[in-house]
Amino acid sequence: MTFDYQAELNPEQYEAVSSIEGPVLIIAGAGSGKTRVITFRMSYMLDSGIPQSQILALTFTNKAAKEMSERVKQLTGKKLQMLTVSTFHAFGVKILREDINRLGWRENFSIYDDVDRNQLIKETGRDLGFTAEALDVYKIGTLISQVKTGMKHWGDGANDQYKQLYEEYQSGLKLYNAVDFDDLIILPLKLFREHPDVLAKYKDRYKYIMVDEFQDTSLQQYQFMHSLADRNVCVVGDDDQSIYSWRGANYENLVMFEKDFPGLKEIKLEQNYRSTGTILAAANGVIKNNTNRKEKALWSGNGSGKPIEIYIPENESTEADFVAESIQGIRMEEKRSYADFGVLIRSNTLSRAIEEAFLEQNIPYVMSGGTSFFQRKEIKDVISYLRVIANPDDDINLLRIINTPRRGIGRKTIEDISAVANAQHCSLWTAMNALVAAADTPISEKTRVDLELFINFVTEHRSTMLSGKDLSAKVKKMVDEIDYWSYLVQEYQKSEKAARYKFLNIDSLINSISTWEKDPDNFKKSLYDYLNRITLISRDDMEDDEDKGKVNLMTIHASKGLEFPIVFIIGCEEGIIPHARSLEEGEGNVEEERRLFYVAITRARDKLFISSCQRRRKMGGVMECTPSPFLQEIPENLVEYHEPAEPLETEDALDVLAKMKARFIM
Ligand SMILES: Nc1ncnc2c1ncn2[C@@H]1O[C@H](COP(=O)(O)OP(=O)(O)OP(=O)(O)O)[C@@H](O)[C@H]1O
Ligand SMILES: [Mg+2]
Repeated sequence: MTFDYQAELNPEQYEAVSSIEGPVLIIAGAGSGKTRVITFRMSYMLDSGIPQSQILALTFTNKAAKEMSERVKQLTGKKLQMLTVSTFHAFGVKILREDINRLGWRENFSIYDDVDRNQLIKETGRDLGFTAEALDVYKIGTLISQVKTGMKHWGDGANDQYKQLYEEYQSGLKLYNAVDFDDLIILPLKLFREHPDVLAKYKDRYKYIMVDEFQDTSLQQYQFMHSLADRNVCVVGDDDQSIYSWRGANYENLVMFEKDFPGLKEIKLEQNYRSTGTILAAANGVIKNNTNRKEKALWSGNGSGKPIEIYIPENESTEADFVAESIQGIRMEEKRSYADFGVLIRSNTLSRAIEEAFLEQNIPYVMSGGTSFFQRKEIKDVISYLRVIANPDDDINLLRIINTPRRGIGRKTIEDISAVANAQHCSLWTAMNALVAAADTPISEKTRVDLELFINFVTEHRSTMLSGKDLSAKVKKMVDEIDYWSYLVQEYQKSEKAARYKFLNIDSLINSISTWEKDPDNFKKSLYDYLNRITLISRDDMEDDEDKGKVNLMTIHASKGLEFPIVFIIGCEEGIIPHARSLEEGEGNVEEERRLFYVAITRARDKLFISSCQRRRKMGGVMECTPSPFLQEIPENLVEYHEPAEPLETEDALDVLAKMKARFIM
């Protein structure tokens, strides 16, 4: 043994860490050391001589996976190139790259993000003659995902008009050699079911499996894990933190686990090491209002700490100023780093005012879970080039770049290419090559030359980028070659500043590729590896080493599993949390919103601020707001009311204020 595990862990945690053989289930409250148990358990296994390659740990966000493997590295002091600590999705990609050919895709498949997926839905819908009104891509996207993951079925009426679209969408993906996010779990599962030899290979490889945040596994993820696992499987989770039921996560997985793994060892962790007694009591006060839960006795040995501060600001900019000023103040007073602060929001739209205040006051911050860097147009354009170079059959990305920047391939030509592709049931790339090569080609000589130039461009970059090193230099060369800068200048004639800003973004992209290449821990450096990585990163967060030393602004969903000494939960208004949609959908959904609020509270270690605006700008107008009913569930004795600069006006705010004052005085 390299160190004393028993000194670092309480007896229950130690029991979980040292029970390596046989199934283990840990359902315990926030901050009780579940994730710590998983990391120590990996270290313990390595110390006991289990090879890295036999261990698989799965979690939900890239950030969590990264933190976990860093932790194990610290504990063991070893290089961990063979240890698999991954998100479910990234692990799905790994399997598919190895074996997707068994399902009829080629291994250089593209992964479509939501933007690509919506584009494919739109195009498929148009081909099928849907009107613009019937083609609500968001709604259809959700439906497709629900059907794919088995949450909805055709034949139950309302949605059957989209059945054909769904089928065309599925065959479109295959035709373009692409998969969507749901496929990253569904296709590996299909592989396991239809190809026992493939399953046997992975079962043979991974002998010890762990899952963090088990409460948020979807049915498919559960089945995926279940098919891989024999007996040595350890899952940890907290039913009170289940926040993905809309995505099919299902806490009945806990019940299933108990049934599927008889003789399991169930371990309870009851001490919270993260938060002060006050914060924990507030969290408990809120969550106990949910009916459908396992009762827990969570206690904190950290002392009661500071009261929870509630603030009812005039509007979102007063709120943002308050957050920014408090951060500056506490940072100076308590000698904190910016990274000690977490600002949590229920939805992306709440970030704007905060970001503006941060920019104004020069507070460095990083936003995760929001509109990602990778969704920006200029970044998407460059990435689309890379995707086409990696997989020229990827029609969606090919269409995105074929005439951006303009190279004389107009609508008419694209229609001609599409006609051939449809007739021969092949990709646009194949069709394009056929058109250029055909003796009796229907396209003009000029078009033929333009297409040929494009084909040569892709082919040449394929030959250089798919092999060898220096991807960043090659990408830079490609960006120069397409003269993207001139394109930006033309597109943004009115604002050179905007054009420059976009070009700087491309620069940061190239820099980040270079950082990635230099990372000694990552020994896979092909274009495919890079594209895999960014597709997965852009889904939940975009973390890199430059983010250290910055305030963390993030959605509550993205904050799962993380902790910060000081936390602000902003926008705690009725309609935001609980979200308006959940109020329409009934009590079950309100309980899910309460769990979200519980997750938010339990991220804090030392100090928690909660704010609820009196008014908020929304859809062009100004709306009067009511504080979230969850605020009333926080026990009175834990709260301190923060005096606003402006007098309160709206009735509800006054009402709350009166109550808070009453509490404060008593
Ligand atoms: N035995 C212990 N001794 C000292 N610190 C501990 C111990 N157990 C846990 N901690 C600390 O408590 C904090 C919370 O632990 P951890 O993040 O593992 O909890 P968790 O149960 O995974 O929380 P969540 O439910 O939010 O995911 C961490 O800072 C961790 O290092
Ligand atoms: Mg955790």
